[in-house]
Amino acid sequence: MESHISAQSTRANAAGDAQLPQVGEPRNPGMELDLDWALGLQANTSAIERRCATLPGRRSVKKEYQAAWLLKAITCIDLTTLSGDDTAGRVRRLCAKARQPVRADILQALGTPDITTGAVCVYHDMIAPAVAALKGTSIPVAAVSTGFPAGLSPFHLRVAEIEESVKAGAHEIDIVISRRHVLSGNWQALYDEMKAFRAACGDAHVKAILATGELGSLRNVARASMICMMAGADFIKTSTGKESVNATLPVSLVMIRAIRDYHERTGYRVGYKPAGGISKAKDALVYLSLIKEELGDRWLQPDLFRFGASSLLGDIERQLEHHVTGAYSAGYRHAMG
Ligand SMILES: O=C[C@H](O)COP(=O)(O)O
Repeated sequence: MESHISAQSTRANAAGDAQLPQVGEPRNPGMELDLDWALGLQANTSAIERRCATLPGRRSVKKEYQAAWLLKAITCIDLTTLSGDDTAGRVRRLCAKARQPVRADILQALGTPDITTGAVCVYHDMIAPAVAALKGTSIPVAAVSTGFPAGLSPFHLRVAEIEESVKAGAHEIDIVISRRHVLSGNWQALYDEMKAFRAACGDAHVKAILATGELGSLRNVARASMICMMAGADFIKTSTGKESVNATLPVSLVMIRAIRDYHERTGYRVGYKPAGGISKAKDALVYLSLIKEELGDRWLQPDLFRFGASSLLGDIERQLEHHVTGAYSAGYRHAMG
């Protein structure tokens, strides 16, 4: 079994100075491909949809409880910019936001002056400015990789891209899987690919983006989740944000339950990252309550849960400002980059 590498030691090694809180969670080492287990997974779509339909309608937490949950959500955001027109300047502004996600006086009033986002997530060419802008903090830099978002470039180039991004200082690598392996039932190829990506990451943690909106069925989502975990994924992530359907609650329930099964059978906790289209504070609260109910409080820490989001922070900031001052500010005052 692989030695227990904490999130802190991994990121500190890669960054030189990133120091995350010690959590002591052993890293998922993966296991042999167990096709009987993966192919035995089913997804009862109507039961899943019924369960999910009850979630947003419930009475939400209010007042200081809501503020506390929203602060928790901030610590779990991979604050993201993934645009063709990204510049070092935009990334520096985003990193400033990651370091101080909410106005200082609001954070003071809430008693959390030092809160930061969970990470900053960028394309490869933006790693260097992000690492420089986050120097001296414990905020990791995540890089999307392997021909993101389609993942259709030559395999050796996808592996090389990971290695380049780790060399450039990325602490976390968000890879995209080959959807065609899932759609054609080539599970061995999916496992081998994921295993190679994990090996290329070295000490950097790897998030496996399934692009669930392109996998055809919830059963495929369950199987792909399990196979990526068997191949050593540290996190499984729903989407690139570029598919026509990105994070949804039904897909989340399926992936979360695969994570639960994997933990029950292997003892390893794999993280979860819903991504794409999550832009409202109230939606973030629904996701957090789903995680709490299905996986428990341990998974509500940033080493096991992240939101992949480019605009969620702005809405959370507005809600927190309202909580403290009683007034809503205009959305344009919460630009991200
Ligand atoms: O991984 C993160 C996603 O690309 C962000 O998607 P979003 O811009 O819809 O929040």
